[in-house]
Amino acid sequence: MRAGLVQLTSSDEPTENLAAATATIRRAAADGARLVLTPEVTNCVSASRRRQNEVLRAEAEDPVLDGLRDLAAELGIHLLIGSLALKTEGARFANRSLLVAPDGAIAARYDKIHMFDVDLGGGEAYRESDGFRPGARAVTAALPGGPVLGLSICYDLRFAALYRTLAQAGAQVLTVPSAFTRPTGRAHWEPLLRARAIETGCYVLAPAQTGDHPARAGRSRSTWGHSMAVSPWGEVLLDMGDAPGAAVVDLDLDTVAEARRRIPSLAHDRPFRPPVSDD
Ligand SMILES: O=C(O)CNC(=O)[C@H](CS)NC(=O)CCC(=O)C(=O)O
Repeated sequence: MRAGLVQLTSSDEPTENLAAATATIRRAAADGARLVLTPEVTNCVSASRRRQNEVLRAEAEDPVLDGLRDLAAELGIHLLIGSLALKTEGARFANRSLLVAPDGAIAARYDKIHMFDVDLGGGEAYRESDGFRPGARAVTAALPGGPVLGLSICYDLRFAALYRTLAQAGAQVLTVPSAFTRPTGRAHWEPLLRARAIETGCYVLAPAQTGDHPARAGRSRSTWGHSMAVSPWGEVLLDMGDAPGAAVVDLDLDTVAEARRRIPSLAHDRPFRPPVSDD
């Protein structure tokens, strides 16, 4: 199966983000992709709560979701919308990954579990949990006649146990749509993606936001890009650099079986007691 990765520089205006995503998804589908993946917060990159409150919608009335569902149906593809920022019944938004089937139906949903609440130094700080309500459920989704996906988003990448759980529940392709910061992307992005692939014997598909994101309100943000596909043996199959665009990669599920046959570590967990300190 051919997968297509979409790399975007989303702004804080959902209408223009839908247009850019649509054009880029069309290019991936024209290159033969049957599964296309977009980055985290495809609909809106914003550092302004006021702006988010103005332009974001609930899942049932989000025009970006409606537009992308129609597009998946028109193209007859599976579309993993890396995430949409969506209003919920509560005060905080959901950071939600949605798998759209080739008939336009929503086949799976995953709400980001781990919130990016960090101080990077140099004045760069994030408090994702101020605006977003974390999810609490891991999600796999089987594509009919294709691989089983294990869903995650961005900062989840740092929590290896989630991916082990997904792989042991049957996932063969791990999805990591992201909007990584530049300093942490430079330092950690590729080794973390390769480690998750090696530990689980899964393909890793990581479509990312890239570049300097235009903002009508609040400060603008910059992201690392380098959307990546990694093989189950840990090889980088694709690195999209820092320009927006589409790229495709061919997935072969025999490669998953072969990696796990050579290194069956996914099946070698052993129980152990908590550490004791001997001092
Ligand atoms: O806030 C939004 O609009 C969408 N969410 C994000 O961009 C999130 C939270 S700020 N970014 C990350 O998780 C980056 C993780 C990262 O860079 C790392 O783990 O090093």
